[in-house]
Amino acid sequence: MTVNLKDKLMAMIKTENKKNPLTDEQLAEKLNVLRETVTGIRKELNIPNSRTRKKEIVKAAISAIKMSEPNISAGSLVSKLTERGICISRTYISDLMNEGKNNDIENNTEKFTEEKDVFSKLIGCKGSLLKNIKQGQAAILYPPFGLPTLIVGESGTGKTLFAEYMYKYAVKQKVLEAEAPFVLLNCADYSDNPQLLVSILYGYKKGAFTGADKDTEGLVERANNGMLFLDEIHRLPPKGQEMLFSILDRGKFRRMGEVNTERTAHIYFIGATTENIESSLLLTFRRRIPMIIELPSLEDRSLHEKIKLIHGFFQQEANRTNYKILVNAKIMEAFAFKKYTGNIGQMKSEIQVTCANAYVDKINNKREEIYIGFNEILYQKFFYDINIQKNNIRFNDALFIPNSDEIEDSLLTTKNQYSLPEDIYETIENKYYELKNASISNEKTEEIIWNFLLGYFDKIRLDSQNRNISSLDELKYLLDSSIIQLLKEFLNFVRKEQPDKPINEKVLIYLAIHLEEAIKRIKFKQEIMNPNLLYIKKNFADEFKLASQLAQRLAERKLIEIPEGEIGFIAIYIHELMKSPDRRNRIAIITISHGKVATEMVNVVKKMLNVDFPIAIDMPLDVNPVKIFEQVVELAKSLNAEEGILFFVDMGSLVSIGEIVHSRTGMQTRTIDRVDLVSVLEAVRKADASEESLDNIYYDIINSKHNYSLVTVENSDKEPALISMCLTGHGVALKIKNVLSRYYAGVNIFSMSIMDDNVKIKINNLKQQYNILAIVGTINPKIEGLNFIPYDNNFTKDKRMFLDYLLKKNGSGLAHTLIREKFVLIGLEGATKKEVLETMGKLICNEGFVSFEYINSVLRRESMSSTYFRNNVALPHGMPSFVNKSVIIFAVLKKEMHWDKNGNSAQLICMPAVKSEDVDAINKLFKILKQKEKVEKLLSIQKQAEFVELIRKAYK
Ligand SMILES: Nc1ncnc2c1ncn2[C@@H]1O[C@H](COP(=O)(O)OP(=O)(O)OP(=O)(O)O)[C@@H](O)[C@H]1O
Repeated sequence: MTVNLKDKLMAMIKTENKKNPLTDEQLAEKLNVLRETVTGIRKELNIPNSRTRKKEIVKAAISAIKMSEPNISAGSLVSKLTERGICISRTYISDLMNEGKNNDIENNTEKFTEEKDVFSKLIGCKGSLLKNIKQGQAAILYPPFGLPTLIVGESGTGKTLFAEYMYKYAVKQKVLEAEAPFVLLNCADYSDNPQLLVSILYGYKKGAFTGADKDTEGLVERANNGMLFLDEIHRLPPKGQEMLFSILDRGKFRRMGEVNTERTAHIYFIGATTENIESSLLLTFRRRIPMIIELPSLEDRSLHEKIKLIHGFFQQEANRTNYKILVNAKIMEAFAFKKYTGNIGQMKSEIQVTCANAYVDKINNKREEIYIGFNEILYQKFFYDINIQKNNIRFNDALFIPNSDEIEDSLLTTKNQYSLPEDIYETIENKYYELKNASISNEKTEEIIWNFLLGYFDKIRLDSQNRNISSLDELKYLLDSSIIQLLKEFLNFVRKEQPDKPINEKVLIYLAIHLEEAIKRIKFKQEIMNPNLLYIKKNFADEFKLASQLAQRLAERKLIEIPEGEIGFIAIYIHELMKSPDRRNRIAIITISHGKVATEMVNVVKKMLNVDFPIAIDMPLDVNPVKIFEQVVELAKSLNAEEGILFFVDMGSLVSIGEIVHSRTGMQTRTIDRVDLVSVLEAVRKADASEESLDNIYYDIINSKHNYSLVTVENSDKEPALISMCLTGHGVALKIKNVLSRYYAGVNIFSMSIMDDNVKIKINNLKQQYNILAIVGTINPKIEGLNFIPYDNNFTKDKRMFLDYLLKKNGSGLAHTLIREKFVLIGLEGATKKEVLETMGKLICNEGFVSFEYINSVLRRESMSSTYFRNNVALPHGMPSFVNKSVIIFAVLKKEMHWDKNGNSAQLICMPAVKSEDVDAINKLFKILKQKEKVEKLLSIQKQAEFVELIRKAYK
């Protein structure tokens, strides 16, 4: 073959009519050579055949026509093409459209969209994987069996997934049949037995080696007319690599041990390796693999892609669990900046583990959605190597809804009600300019922003109660450690300076987050606007001084200058830090009355008690109460009264205000009618002292107002009891007894008849033995010194609260309900800690004190860290939310038991299953367990009654 011939051929093709290219036959004729010679030269020069060359121009023409007529039929298309001088048959068009192999057809056809769809599911398809995808497509489309391909990339970069997508693409392109096999073999699985690997891959003849007892087909045969994917191909021994040559070159191979038979296999071949191919594969083998696809490591992918991957994986989990998943913004950020040596694979599995942990928490806490907050990741070691880079991206909490497609970028900036209030600067700026635009005076603007700021801190307070993060250390993987260190030092400094001040340390967590944001802002030279600076400097002078000291240290460490406005913000955090964690505005008090009585009364109260929180609403006599109701509902919504609102009203329809507000806002409310100054004073004083709950205040007030004939409850160590009463002592009294025992399991309840001549004597007798808290009944026997609670058809929640209150006041009575002989297990034997805990848990569960989940929550708690107390005592416990009624179960083990990894052994196991509101009651128990001699005594007791007696004494 002369060079001349090649040149001639190229020149002919260059000048041919592009709409009707020359076939090999025509070229051969013109050149006076054999057709095969033309085909050979063409292939050598990498020139496609005439059909393919023509296709380019046909495709371009179809594409142009389809732009204006997307739904054009094949027939009309032929006519239009003929008009353009392209003469082709209808069959050619259909072939073209159906032809998978050469289908890199026009960009605008539906087919193209479909093609793209296969790879478009891969995150990064338009970014870091774009080139790889093009390579992958080219490798598949290359006739007749694609180009052997090697995918190279670190572990977890998505090599297997990419190979699977190439397979899907091949099927979509009809290069492979729909049912074509996809055979995967990970060569690393047989790395210690290369001979086995080769025989699995190529099959073997009976007797080929010891143990080869029958002719066996290999994976290569199974992959015939499909795809063979060899992962970790560098583990394939040289012999195995050589055998692959023959398949790749000629489609021929032999099973191990075969000599005469040569078999045929048509396969699309893809290999993958994490290794450097130069050193790990035979040169001869490398040469036969023309397509090398190098997948980028996760580190080399853009932040945007990383975030999309994170979103995608959380979305997958939401779909899988069918629950909403809410992820805290800082966690999103941490996931994005964490270093993943195992690339995408590691990222995916860490997201799965995080979701699995949070799922357990969701079940335990009966949450509606899976919440991924700081606590979730604290269990995991993987956040230890987070490297939070300084960046300008704002992450927000993200919510993933099962089976929703919305995992697009929008989530990056999605806000929802759970967002941490950390965009304070922007909000203040926005508010400021809005107010300025509305020509609001400076003074009013400052006031509005000040109120906003107060609300912001209320949210922080509320948030710090709900979230379980309790110390700065828990943030160390998420925030700059030098800020955390600085705040710790600052805390010590404040403690030393003001030893008597209570400190709400949780505020530091928010201050830390805030400072991180502030530093970012200062570094990016964004303004920090604080319209209340003057006010803060004047009214929070001490805090401002402390803030300046903190800011100075921060400035030194970060080499930045902290503006005064920022010091102003820090000052409010410090103010919040030093505020007693119990705040008076947890209970709001609102007085509503006709005329101006409410305002007058509240003014007196404010002056007398030097407080500013009771709110007065005066109701003009001619105003429709509905209007007032609306106003009050709005007002209630704007308050941050976590424990509820106590309403004082004067009369009439206002009495139902509490119920209306409750039903519209879900807030707890109580309403006291016939408002009087003394009651309001009393309530405000109690709320201000922050000691009492809403109900305690309410019942104390109604007690003094004699709504019920409430008398003081004796604090005796007698067992508490209730009396149910009706006319006959049967019918209704028994019903009352049933109802009461449902609510107050463990309290003694006696039914009595008012007609019984001896009723008073009987009650007096009972009083000798029991602490009678109240008589609940249809008729008041009017017995001096005894509370009476009227019982009507439904025993309302109000009345139950009243009883709860009585029971609670009866402190020592609690000892009787909490500590019971039947829950003292002396001489318990258990092979393992788990067995002991389950025995104890099941006992109280069977009696209805706790739900079954409680036992699991005990085990889960135990697995987190040891509950060993001291003096051979362990205090295992579970979630209060699974407790129906508070109780403490004790076990004195026959032999002390190894309890934890720290080498502690326990013999007295005390499992308090108490509702949150009864937690105080177990403090007394701790006092006993702290005393070594008391514990020794308890361990030596043989009788349950004695054991109970000793503990109950502590409650006296
Ligand atoms: N671009 C991507 N989009 C979505 N998920 C991906 C992407 N790349 C990888 N993954 C997911 O990451 C995980 C790891 O991918 P894969 O197993 O394919 O990696 P690999 O490189 O084959 O890993 P190894 O070398 O460890 O075998 C898989 O669960 C895969 O679904």
